[in-house]
Amino acid sequence: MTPRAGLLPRAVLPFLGILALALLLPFSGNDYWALIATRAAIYWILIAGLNLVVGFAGQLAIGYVALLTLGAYTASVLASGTVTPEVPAFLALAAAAGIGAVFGLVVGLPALRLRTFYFAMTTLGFATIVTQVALAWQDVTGGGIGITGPAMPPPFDTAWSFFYLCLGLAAVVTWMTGNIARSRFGRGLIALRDAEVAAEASGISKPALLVSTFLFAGACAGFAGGLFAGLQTYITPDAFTFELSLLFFIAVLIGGRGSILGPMLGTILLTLLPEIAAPLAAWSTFLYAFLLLVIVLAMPGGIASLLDFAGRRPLPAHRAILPRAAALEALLPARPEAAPLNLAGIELRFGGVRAIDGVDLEVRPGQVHGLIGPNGSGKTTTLNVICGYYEPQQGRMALGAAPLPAGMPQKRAGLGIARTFQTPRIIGEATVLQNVMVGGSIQGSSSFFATLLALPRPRAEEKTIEAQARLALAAVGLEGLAEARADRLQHSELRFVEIARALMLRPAFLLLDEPAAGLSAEEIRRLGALIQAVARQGTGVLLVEHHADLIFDICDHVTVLNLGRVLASGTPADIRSHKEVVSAYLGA
Ligand SMILES: Nc1ncnc2c1ncn2[C@@H]1O[C@H](COP(=O)(O)OP(=O)(O)OP(=O)(O)O)[C@@H](O)[C@H]1O
Repeated sequence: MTPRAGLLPRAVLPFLGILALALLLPFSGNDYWALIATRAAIYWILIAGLNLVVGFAGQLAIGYVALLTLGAYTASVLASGTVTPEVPAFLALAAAAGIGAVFGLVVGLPALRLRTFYFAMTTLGFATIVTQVALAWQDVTGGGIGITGPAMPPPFDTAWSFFYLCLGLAAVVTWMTGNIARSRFGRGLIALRDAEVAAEASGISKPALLVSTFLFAGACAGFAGGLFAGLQTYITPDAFTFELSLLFFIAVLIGGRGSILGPMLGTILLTLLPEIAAPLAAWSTFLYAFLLLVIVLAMPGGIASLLDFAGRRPLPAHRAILPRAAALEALLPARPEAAPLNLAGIELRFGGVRAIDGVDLEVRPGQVHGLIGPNGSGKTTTLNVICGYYEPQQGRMALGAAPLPAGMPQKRAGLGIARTFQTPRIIGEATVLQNVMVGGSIQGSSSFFATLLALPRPRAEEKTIEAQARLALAAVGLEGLAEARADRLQHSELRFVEIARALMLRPAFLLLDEPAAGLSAEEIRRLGALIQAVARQGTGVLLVEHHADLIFDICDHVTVLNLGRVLASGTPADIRSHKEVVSAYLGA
């Protein structure tokens, strides 16, 4: 399943089907089902938020039961009136969501620094602390004896009416996460998960995006906690087990990353399984572990990939990349003469290795500037310095008269500097169109909150970004593959997808790192024409390449690096006849 789930009415049908089945449940006449179905709806409210953290952002948040616990105790304590004056149940639920959001952020913040397992351990540690506090803080929580959950006011005070309430709230949360999933925020999250440097180069700010996501997921979890306490009617710390936390986490994994329908089905499955097969209830931890193993080994894409019929459709066998100049001109309106990009005396050492040793370079708008040299001569490092990934120890960079500060790669997109990578950095599980739309992230200015609610502005922004992405795909000659999963494309096609993504910035400067590597002769010819067409629109192109023919055919200026130093700089004709260049790089 690709993250575009929910975009088409067809993708909404399964959700409507599940909703219709759920609405019919009361006709079963079995009140026990009210309990199970309500539990599933409450779990889903938590898991829908967690899905953005785990399934979209790829953060291993295992201990989300902590936020359920916090929400449950907040709502119960406020509604019971033992510590404060008695608070109405719905207000208590809102407070639970607020506490959930705050602690969702607190427990999420380490993810900005810690990687994978260390972050997972932090969330688990937090879960243990919360349970211990609930046990020890007897005056407020009732300790091991517990506390009554919030009683729902009429008409939500019967089992089935409470179920309808939870179902309605679950539907709202599903809609909200769907809005995020198919927005620049959802694409940003999966880009951070699968192609972090490309996300940064597209101007996506990891801290800002993760903070919003943690706040939302925490609010969902806290709110679910309040409802959970209402369902249990009485809560003790024993109700919030590690097993429950595992259920939440595994429901997302079983469901499949970057999907909403999959984790929803995973939640229903994991809630129902122990009930349907009662003897299994005692084995639930074993069952979860077993399911996890099956997923990891047999179907890493989860339920969503099983249901992704469109993603398995064969792609046309004989297809060609045919860039279209007209689409490029529509995407990149010719820009008036802009300022050049200057590097002066740049030095960068990695320990004892002088990767760049006093490099001067000027990339002019509207020109193709080739950067060539033997392996290890410092070409990619130079690109990385321009893009802010490395901070040079010496030297100055400037965009016209304005200094270009070192570092801060996510700010480069805003300055009109776009790039591609030596190895394409692509989100394999997303469609080609989604990948290209990642490049348009900074064009959207509406907030996470406005996007959650699908307000008109974010919807209009999405339409614009999509239209431009289709134009960018037409410009590079891949519009026919817009809906294909990116991991099904050939290597050469991925190179053009990266260029389309970079063009989404309508860049003043486009830095290409070996774009011709792995391309056929015909594809290299088309690539050359495309690069020249981009430059004609006023963009300055810095082209790192080993294909000498391409460099000499299309460049206006060439700089040759050797051992981190500029060996020669001039027109292609100057370079071809430069003795040292010929002996150090080009060969006789
Ligand atoms: N992160 C790093 N840590 C240590 N050394 C590095 C790092 N990145 C690059 N280098 C070293 O810096 C030098 C320049 O590397 P760079 O990748 O810029 O060369 P290049 O000209 O792009 O080579 P190629 O054509 O093989 O891509 C090499 O000696 C490389 O080993």
